Amino acid sequence: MEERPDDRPDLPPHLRPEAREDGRGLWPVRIEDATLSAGGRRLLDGLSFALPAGGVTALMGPNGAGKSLALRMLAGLIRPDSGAVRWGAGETPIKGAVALVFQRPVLLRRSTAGNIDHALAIAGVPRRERAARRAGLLALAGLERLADRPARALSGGEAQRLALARALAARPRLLLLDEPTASLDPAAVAAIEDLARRIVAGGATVLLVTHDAGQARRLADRALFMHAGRIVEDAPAARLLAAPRSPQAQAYLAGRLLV
Ligand SMILES: Nc1ncnc2c1ncn2[C@@H]1O[C@H](COP(=O)(O)OP(=O)(O)OP(=O)(O)O)[C@@H](O)[C@H]1O
Repeated sequence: MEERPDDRPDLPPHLRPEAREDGRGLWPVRIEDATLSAGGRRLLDGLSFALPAGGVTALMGPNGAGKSLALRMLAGLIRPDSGAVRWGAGETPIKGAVALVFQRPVLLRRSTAGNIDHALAIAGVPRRERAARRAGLLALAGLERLADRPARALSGGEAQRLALARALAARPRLLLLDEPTASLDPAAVAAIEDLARRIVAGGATVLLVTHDAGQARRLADRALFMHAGRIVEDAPAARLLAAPRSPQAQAYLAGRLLV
């Protein structure tokens, strides 16, 4: 049985998103009419959407639609060829305010706790605060008993919980999740979803890339459907999933191949 993260409904205050007052807010985070090409191919083609603070937005669409590229832009890792990415009034993300979790977590060759310590150090958490923060993150992710285990010996679900705990080290306000449960069994998926709910209840905003319509239905308030480098539908998640209006989302959700 997968160990479930502890089920207190809320995050302890020292793990909640940190409001960094640097004179410019973060919201809305948005991509405006972005294009991106590589190798003579147009990968993003007029991509625009905005994220206000709060809740879970699901970003769905077929393989190659450009979902991961959109997340990398929102994390500030890549820039569009034309168009813009903005974080509030800023043209770069505020340090620590945005975190990205990949489908396959890249863990350091250290213990579970060592991975969290490393993330806390990178996030600039003062040494005297690290032990309490580490303990809080291990408890949140249900990894206390695995604190000393080499991270590379964790199961897929445990590793992904560690990746989430690590992403929370800087107390981000926007968490970008790229297919975080794609290769996990149902118990591990449930544990990650519980964790995501608690993170959102603690005040963070989540953008979740998923191919799993059930997961989008369970977690998201809003859904964006992406195809060929742009958004073709943006609607309340329950509506988009039950009665998609764009032909692309209709085909995808009906299980037809979209090329
Ligand atoms: N660095 C790159 N150079 C060239 N092409 C790239 C690069 N990165 C991504 N692509 C291409 O851009 C397109 C969009 O990729 P992206 O990973 O964003 O898709 P996705 O919607 O996340 O798909 P999936 O559901 O398969 O993860 C794909 O066709 C991909 O091959």
